[in-house]
Amino acid sequence: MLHEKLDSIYDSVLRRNPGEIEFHQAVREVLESIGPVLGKHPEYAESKIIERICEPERQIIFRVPWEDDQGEVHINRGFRVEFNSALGPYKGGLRFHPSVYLGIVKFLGFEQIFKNGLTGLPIGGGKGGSDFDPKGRSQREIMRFCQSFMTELYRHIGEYTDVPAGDIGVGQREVGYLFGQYKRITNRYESAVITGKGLSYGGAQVRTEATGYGCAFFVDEMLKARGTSFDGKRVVVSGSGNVAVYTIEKVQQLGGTVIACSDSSGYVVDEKGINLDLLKQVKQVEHLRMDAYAKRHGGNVSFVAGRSIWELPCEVAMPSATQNEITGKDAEALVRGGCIAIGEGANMPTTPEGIRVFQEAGVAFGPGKAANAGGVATSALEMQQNASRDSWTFEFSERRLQEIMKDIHGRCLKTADEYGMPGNYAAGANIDGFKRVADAMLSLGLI
Ligand SMILES: NC(=O)C1=CN([C@@H]2O[C@H](COP(=O)(O)OP(=O)(O)OC[C@H]3O[C@@H](n4cnc5c(N)ncnc54)[C@H](O)[C@@H]3O)[C@@H](O)[C@H]2O)C=CC1
Ligand SMILES: O=C(O)CCC(=O)C(=O)O
Repeated sequence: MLHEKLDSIYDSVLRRNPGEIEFHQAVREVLESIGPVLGKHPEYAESKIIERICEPERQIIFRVPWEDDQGEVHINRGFRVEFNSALGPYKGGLRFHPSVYLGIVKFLGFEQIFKNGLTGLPIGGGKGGSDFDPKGRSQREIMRFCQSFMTELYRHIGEYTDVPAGDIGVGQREVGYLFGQYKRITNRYESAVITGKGLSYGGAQVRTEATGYGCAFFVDEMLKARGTSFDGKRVVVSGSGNVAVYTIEKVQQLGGTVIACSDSSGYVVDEKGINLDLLKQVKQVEHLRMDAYAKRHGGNVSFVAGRSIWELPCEVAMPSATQNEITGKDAEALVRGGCIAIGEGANMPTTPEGIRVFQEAGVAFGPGKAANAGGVATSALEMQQNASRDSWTFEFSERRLQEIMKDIHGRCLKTADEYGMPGNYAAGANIDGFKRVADAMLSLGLI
């Protein structure tokens, strides 16, 4: 009966959101976990909480016209999906990437609801972005694009309404341009309207590092729960953007050896451990492709194009690039290569087949909703600091982050146990995040 109900909700999501395959995948993953909750809490089904959670509160789609350096006009599409505000103002990043369409923004926004619930902080779920491709664009073109994007977005956001941040293609530079335009249009220095800001204009210590550091802390907890640690472990991290770089940094500090990382052109293998200074120079300063790391290194480092980084044997894998980057076959290769733990720094980087392979093999699987929640949690801390006109030290902020990740880890395990799925972090994260939102929605009446 329960399964029939969930199947019928899923069928309705498919019908109402045709072609949005990433959104369908994200919904299915959550629905598959929450059956046991409905058994214990019939009030959720009676009030149609799940049907309501699957329907965004508001979806905004807008035109973003801008001019390139040659004076040619371009038109992109902007999105903001304000998914659920039961726990607090909508909160979630903006992604600028040519693949962005409504289905991607909705999958990200949907995941964000439960992730934000899991942090225990007062933030609802939302996400946005544009199909704008920042690759190869000049600084001034990126500034003009951000200004045009905010010229529409500003009317939908606010400290108490909706608080964007970064994601793929949106880092501190873009957040600066977006905040600058918001301030100019509204004539308000409303610091907490966006997070991920630079330290000189309301940003918070550790926000830049938070997603990667948090993911490393989460995996550290999973390893400890199995009686081991990062010490001496071979680790593979995909990507080389914000999340990947700070994952590598913290894993190295915790004693692991990150032997490979990647971008969309290929991966580098550096058996002695990725040289972080060189990686930051190549990726963050000069914005070069991954082969530049191998060319500059001078040591025994190889660059491999057109192959999956997951073919490399390792004990810990931390996908930190994009969705669906670990297929069922990749997962089988990782298990064969001796992988014992996965920490998802990216959002939904493992396909459903991949998750099944990991779980059947007894690999500790830390889902993105839990493992990468340190980024948004530290954004909520940035909002706290903005509200109190305060700024905390790096050490204090990092300690808060570590406590939050430890707490999320503990709650995932406890909830999974409580619902008869011991060690299943994915089920624990989905159920705990869902219950927090569902309980708030019940209390707030028919919203
Ligand atoms: N920035 C944040 O605070 C948070 C980000 N995330 C997720 O982490 C992931 C990475 O985001 P950021 O590091 O912020 O973005 P970013 O734009 O800084 O970096 C993205 C990285 O992924 C690589 N990449 C993209 N497509 C790839 C492919 N097909 N194969 C290999 N590499 C590929 C890019 O080359 C780049 O290195 C995304 O899934 C994002 O949603 C999750 C939580 C918070
Ligand atoms: O810091 C934020 O508000 C957004 C983080 C984010 O987009 C994510 O958790 O995927």
